[in-house]
Amino acid sequence: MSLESIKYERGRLEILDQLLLPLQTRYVKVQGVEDGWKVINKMQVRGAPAIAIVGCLSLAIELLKDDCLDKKIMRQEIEGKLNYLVSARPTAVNIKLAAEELINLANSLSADENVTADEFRERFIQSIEKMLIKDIEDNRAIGKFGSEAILKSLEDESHVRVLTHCNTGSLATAGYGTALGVIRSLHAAKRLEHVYCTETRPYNQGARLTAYELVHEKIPSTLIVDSMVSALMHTRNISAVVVGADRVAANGDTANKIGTYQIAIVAKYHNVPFYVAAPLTSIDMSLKSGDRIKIEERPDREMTHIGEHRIAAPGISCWNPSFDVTPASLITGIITEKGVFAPDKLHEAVP
Ligand SMILES: CSC[C@H]1O[C@H](OP(=O)(O)O)[C@H](O)[C@@H]1O
Repeated sequence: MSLESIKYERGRLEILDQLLLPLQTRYVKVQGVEDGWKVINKMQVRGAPAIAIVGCLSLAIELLKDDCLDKKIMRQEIEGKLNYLVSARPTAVNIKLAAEELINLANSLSADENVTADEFRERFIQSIEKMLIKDIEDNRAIGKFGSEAILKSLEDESHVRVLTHCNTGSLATAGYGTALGVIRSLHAAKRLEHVYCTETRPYNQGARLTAYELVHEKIPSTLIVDSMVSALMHTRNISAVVVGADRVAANGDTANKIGTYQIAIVAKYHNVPFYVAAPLTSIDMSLKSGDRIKIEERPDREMTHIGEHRIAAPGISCWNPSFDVTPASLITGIITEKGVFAPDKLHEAVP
């Protein structure tokens, strides 16, 4: 059983093929940006932070093999390859923000006459490698702030019952996770009574990935079908919901896995606090609200088949948006590595 979604050392990158989990553990070599684009687009690796990290590491792998000595050509090629990687999946913002930062770095290294081509390459690759460490640090901070916020809002409860959706753990990040990081922190503090995870049709990130992580760490948990959320809140006294994010707009509207929006509506009806856990790299302050977030639509086959087995009638048309947008009005707080913010206070979090 492996929870290491990304294996990296200088010159070597492998990703855990999440399409095969939980039954098979197989790592796929990523030898450049073409491979990086493919493993992201096919969802062999997925999760907003992991997409950004794997995409950028695939560029680092390619750059290491490049012996170009012309910094202007290097800069131009870097920009083109980063824009190509961003196109692999449109909704998560992390890779777009990482690409913008790296293009700015390439521009300044290229313009600095005191920097040689080799120094340019080395500093650029180091900058990408730091993403791995920073992501895990951010996730542990998210876990701390999120668990404190949930426990604080429920002072009369010694142990909490939490619902989560999709997969936001070590398989969606460089490690520890965002929403699942909050759940790990609650468990580590011995304050988690139980976590419920939705199966998250049609890719089944919950049944195949979150359940895999929870079982691996012996965290008390139960898998539910997506359509059970209302019945669960009606009968199981859920303390809080905590989910991840692919793109949070400046007003707090949040794009996340399809099904998140209806969970937020049910939580509102049952007065259950609804939290979004996301690093600042998931926040897009350039978008005023969520209605401008591009929602990726995935192939029909992800709905009509489970593996090779067809489960839907041949000929039926399908609509398969991979995400939906939860309005800020349904969100209690956004848990970041800088602390927990009300949706209308996000500007205080983003530098
Ligand atoms: C910390 S992962 C954030 C986010 O990414 C997942 O989407 P996908 O599995 O399609 O990449 C899901 O929306 C998670 O909440």
